[in-house]
Amino acid sequence: MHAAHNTPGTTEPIPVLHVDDVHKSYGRHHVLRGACLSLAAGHLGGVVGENGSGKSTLLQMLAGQLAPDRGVIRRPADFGYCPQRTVLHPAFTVQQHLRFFQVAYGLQNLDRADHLMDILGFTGYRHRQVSTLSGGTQQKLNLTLALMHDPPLLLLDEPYQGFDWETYERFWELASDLKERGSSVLIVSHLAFDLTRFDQLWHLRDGQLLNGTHAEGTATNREGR
Ligand SMILES: Nc1ncnc2c1ncn2[C@@H]1O[C@H](COP(=O)(O)OP(=O)(O)OP(=O)(O)O)[C@@H](O)[C@H]1O
Repeated sequence: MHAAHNTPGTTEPIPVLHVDDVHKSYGRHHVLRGACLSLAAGHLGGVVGENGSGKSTLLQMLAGQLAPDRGVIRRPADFGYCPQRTVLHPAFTVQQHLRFFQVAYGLQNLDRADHLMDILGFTGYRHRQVSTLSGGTQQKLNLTLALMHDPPLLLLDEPYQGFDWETYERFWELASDLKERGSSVLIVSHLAFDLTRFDQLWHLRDGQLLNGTHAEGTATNREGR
């Protein structure tokens, strides 16, 4: 369980994730132009935007994989990051991946990972090599590896891509469970439906994060792909 902290003398919770005036360019391509957001403890936040709007760039910066050109990013040292592309080794089994990450995270056991596998419905694949798994099952493992150390902040890039409907529903049950445990979750997606599930929502448009609840324009493609 993770506790929400308050600013001394106020009841305002300190945001778990704080982004202020972040800019990022690739050469002359100015992708982020002063992006700002604050995600509260125990909140489920969503960033939606069309293909190529800069969602993955933003998340890579939040995860510390990419440096912003300018601006401030504050987050806890301990967080989980589920990138859009899986970072799995095709020759190793599911169980071997869990063991590697258990050591890396310094976990006593795999109880939480087992629970997550159960919720996502892939315990039967424990001894299968990653190269033999479907894309959806690889994504379930990717997600489990990001969540198994129970961090206070989760950064998830298109976490439900490749999921069937039942798994998609289970994913949202899992997200509610994480909230109840006090974790904050930030999900980026180009899919602009189910927006009412989020406590906080931003639209990434023209390099800026706009507060909002409307999904107009998110299904189109900036790059003509
Ligand atoms: N390493 C890079 N070098 C140059 N340009 C890049 C690089 N990474 C991303 N871009 C460009 O930056 C823009 C934002 O890309 P990004 O992947 O962050 O968008 P996205 O919103 O996550 O897209 P999608 O929904 O398709 O995953 C795109 O125009 C992309 O082509």
